[in-house]
Amino acid sequence: MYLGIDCGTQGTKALVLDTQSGRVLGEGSAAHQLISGANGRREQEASDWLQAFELATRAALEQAGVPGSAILGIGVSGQQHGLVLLDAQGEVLRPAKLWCDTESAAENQQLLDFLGGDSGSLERLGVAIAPGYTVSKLLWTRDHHPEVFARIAHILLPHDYLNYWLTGRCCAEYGDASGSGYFNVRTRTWDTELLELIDPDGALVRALPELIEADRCVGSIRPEVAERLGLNPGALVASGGGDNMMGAIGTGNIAPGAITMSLGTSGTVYAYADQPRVSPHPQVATFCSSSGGWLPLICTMNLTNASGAIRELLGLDIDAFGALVGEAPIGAQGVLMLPFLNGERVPALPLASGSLHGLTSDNLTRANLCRAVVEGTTFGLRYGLDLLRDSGIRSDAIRLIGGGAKSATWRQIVADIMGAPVACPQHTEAAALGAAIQAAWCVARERGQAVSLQSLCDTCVTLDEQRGAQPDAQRSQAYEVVYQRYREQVRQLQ
Ligand SMILES: Nc1ncnc2c1ncn2[C@@H]1O[C@H](COP(=O)(O)OP(=O)(O)O)[C@@H](O)[C@H]1O
Ligand SMILES: O=C(CO)[C@@H](O)[C@H](O)COP(=O)(O)O
Repeated sequence: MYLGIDCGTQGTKALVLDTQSGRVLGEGSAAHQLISGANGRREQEASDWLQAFELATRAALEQAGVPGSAILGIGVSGQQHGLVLLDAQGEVLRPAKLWCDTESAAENQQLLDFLGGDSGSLERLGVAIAPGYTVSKLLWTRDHHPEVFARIAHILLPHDYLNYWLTGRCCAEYGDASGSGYFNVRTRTWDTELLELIDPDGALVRALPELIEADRCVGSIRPEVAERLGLNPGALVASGGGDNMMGAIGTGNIAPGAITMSLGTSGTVYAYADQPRVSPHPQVATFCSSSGGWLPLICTMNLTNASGAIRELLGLDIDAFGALVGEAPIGAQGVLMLPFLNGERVPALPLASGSLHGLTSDNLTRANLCRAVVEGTTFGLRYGLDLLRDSGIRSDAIRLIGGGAKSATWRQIVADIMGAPVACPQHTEAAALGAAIQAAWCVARERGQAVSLQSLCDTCVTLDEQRGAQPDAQRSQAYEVVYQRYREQVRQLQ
């Protein structure tokens, strides 16, 4: 049995996977608190993740009805780009700034100017650094919290930190590291010179974790943590990875051919590539995968956070919200929402705010507002998919995951707006599943057993025929008109 953990933005999800049968035996989850402040601050206490890790793990074990002693390996998936700073004693120095924090947008621009803009950044790193990537958070810490900056001994990403807590070892793997903004995706090495620009004394470079391959284990679980979580003290901890990298594994997207789309707090679309073919579009991030290759990806910063905001505003539960989305017609009778509540990465509008267009006294209804937020967020994903298609991603087979994929109405809207068939894996918590699968792969490697990641995915990733959606030509055509209206509004903001 293997334990997969996904430390997402809104919460931690855990699952217990039996890799012999490919069945998920139990799942658990626990919510995180978000610290929001002026200027786009979005932070979380790392201790909150540990608490959620424990609650979600215990719930998953209980549902699975298996003892923690049966867990042979643990894989950890984490929200990308967050910055966790530790002092020399391994204590967390301040709350982690998250991927959706835009407080360091000015620092990102300073770094981008140094790199020679998007094209210079693409040439040097293979990605165009965006607000939210880790690197600008370091510059921000230097300029706003020099006392914290002076004590930095370890720079970790969220999943690296959880691996450190589990094992006592600081290390990183290529997938998550490639989203830091101080990593070269072509050579798969840290860009230490960029860090020396921020800190000429070299302390940041010394604080970098060692890089390990995706199929390696970080180490064994520490006895005190095994006891706290009720797990096998002999369990090994896998390299893990960023949540999108783990979502790729959990949807079997480990060879060219498929597209994964995630409807989480963020919206992401990505496809595996066996070469780092860097797209000329700066909004396409050619990250590394956590399976040995690359993962060209687009990310929108406003997805279920935006649908959740409208839902809460109207005082609706998830089912009532879904029913209202289904009640309104395509195009929400003219109501168009640009859902950029938190600035936006794709389309690249870091300073944008959200807006509603086309309101009249006839169409201002709860159903139209619900429909407009789902359509508006999905148009952002279509905008990103167009960029990926334009970068040479040819596949049309979409595997849909994340919280929003639980909604049948949203699945159909995705199929119609993308003009592509949508398949849902049995487990929409694909990042946690991918983490458990990767754990089985790493443990097998550690023991010298010849088990391929592909064979594990073949056994453990199954599609749910009942939850697929086919595009309908007429509906797709109707959406195309609304999508062009969305693009026009975006153009006006650029
Ligand atoms: N049936 C549904 N319809 C729409 N949204 C849903 C549904 N089920 C869950 N969600 C939304 O999914 C979100 C959580 O998605 P998840 O992928 O777990 O996010 P993250 O990994 O970023 O924490 C929540 O905001 C929740 O409101
Ligand atoms: O920033 C990105 C990808 O570049 C986000 O996708 C984060 O990785 C957060 O993921 P979720 O919490 O939405 O799953």
